[in-house]
Amino acid sequence: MESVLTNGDLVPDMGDKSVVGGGGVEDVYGEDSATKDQLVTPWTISVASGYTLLRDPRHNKGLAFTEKERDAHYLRGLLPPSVSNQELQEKKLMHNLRQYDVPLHRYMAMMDLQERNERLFYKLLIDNVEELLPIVYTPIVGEACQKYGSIFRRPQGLFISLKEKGKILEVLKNWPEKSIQVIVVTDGERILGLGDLGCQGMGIPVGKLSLYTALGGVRPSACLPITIDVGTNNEKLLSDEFYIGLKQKRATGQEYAELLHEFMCAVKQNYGEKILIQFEDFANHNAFELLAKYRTTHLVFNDDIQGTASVVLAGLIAALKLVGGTLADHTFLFLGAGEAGTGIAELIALEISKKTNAPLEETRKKIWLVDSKGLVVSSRKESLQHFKRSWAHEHEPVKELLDAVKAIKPTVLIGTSGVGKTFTKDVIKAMASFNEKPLILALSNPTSQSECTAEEAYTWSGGRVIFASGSPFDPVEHEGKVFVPGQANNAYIFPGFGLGLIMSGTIRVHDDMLLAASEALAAQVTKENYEKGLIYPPFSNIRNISAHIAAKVAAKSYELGLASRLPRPKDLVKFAESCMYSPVYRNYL
Ligand SMILES: O=C([O-])CC(=O)C(=O)O
Ligand SMILES: [Mg+2]
Repeated sequence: MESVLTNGDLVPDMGDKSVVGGGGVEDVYGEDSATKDQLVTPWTISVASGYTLLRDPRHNKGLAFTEKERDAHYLRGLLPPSVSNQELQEKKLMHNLRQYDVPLHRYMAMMDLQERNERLFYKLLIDNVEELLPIVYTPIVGEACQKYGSIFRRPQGLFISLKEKGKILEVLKNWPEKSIQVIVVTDGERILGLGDLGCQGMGIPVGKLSLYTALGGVRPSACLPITIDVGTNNEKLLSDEFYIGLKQKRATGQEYAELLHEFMCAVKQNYGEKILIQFEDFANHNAFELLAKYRTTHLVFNDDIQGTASVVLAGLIAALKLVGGTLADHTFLFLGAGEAGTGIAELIALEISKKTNAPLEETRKKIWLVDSKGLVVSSRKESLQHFKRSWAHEHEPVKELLDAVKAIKPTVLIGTSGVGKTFTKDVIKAMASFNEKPLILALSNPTSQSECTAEEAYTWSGGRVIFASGSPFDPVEHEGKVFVPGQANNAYIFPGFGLGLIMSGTIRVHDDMLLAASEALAAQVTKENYEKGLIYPPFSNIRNISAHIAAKVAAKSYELGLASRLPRPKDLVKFAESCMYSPVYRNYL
């Protein structure tokens, strides 16, 4: 039997080899299901010549093509005589990368590598995750988005603008890969804490999806980054001659809703019920609405609301080992009442409610939010956006964060406002004055928007703070002691969470899956991590962590009857591992 490739060429049907590990992640070429030593040769049929093979990032191996492969695939003379291997290539590239002093140049070098040799890109990223994460992801990806127009070389992902209205299904069909499993989509209106970057927000879906593969093991060919361009309100971009997006003010209201609706319908029509759509860096008003509107009809996940909530809840559960008590014993104060703030607050309230059987309305009362107008209190209720209303508790109005800290006396202070340098010395000193071990999370990204630095947190609290931040900080020495700050970033959650949904064929996201992911992540914090004051495990072990998160998420999905891949695999951790993409080169003979 033969199956037809979309370009019309024929390849042998890979039969049950096209199903990885007995089930998880499909690959029509059978390539990812083959082990390192198995032979796979789709391109001898689908790729015209050796020259094209060298320019196909999915299959190119550069100098690592063996003598035999060079003969078999018309590569003689197209490469210099030396034959390398992946390890040596990796060593050379890491050496080269480290020569660049400017982090953005490292980012550009990594993007070039991804365009040239995809497996080598992922090999580097997986083997050097702690060093390279800040380059391909927060914080440098933020700078890359700001300068996207000028560093732009080859387009990545799909751009869907107002010009494509009425044609979105056709646009999706232009993408070369057909069996997509996860889409990360942004409209660029709130890129990290950097504001409206319009079409240049594309760096975010691209970066997030490279983590889906590197950290969560989802095949690169199953990942599709999308930017929806409805214009931008960023005057600087509108007057920039190099701006790559639509030069018009953002469409809003019905025009916006119609384009998004066409997109959501086209995606489901083209890829089916089980396609995962991750919303990323939408502005508050659209983020909440889109999630509420589509969560009952699509497999959608908002990383900024739900992913951030899950990672923070994991850190809080872990932190209880250091600060004592249960979550219900703590008092939480947020600076920032947007997607992250209210998302985290809601998940904490839900977890406490599940653990204590108290109603949500009660458990919410230990959680307070401060927005740009001060403490969210009941007297402000009428003028509050709807997503803030459940947090408007009885209290007299308080304008400043410092006064709110003094009035509420929180044990946990969480920054999610996207505004940097707001946890001042006075704020942190106040936290340290009534808490033996204040728990402070400065979550805004990138580093420039962080509420305080790690050094400030440790110094101003006299070394007593338990601290984590959204963007990474180096270890800090304070009075002879070295403190290692944790990184409370949703990158811990979404890759494993997504893998869990995909491998179980889940059709809807349920909040209980977020709780399961939090508990799975918290369970990965080791004794040694705690001894260093860490409430998150290091990223170096992330693929293993992702497999555990995926297993717990899938288990919850089966329990809730939302998983369509039957029968349920017995050992879900092993199953998750068997589904994960490996970047090791294949033999091409
Ligand atoms: O991208 C990150 O580092 C975390 C995130 O989702 C955001 O800040 O919007
Ligand atoms: Mg985000």
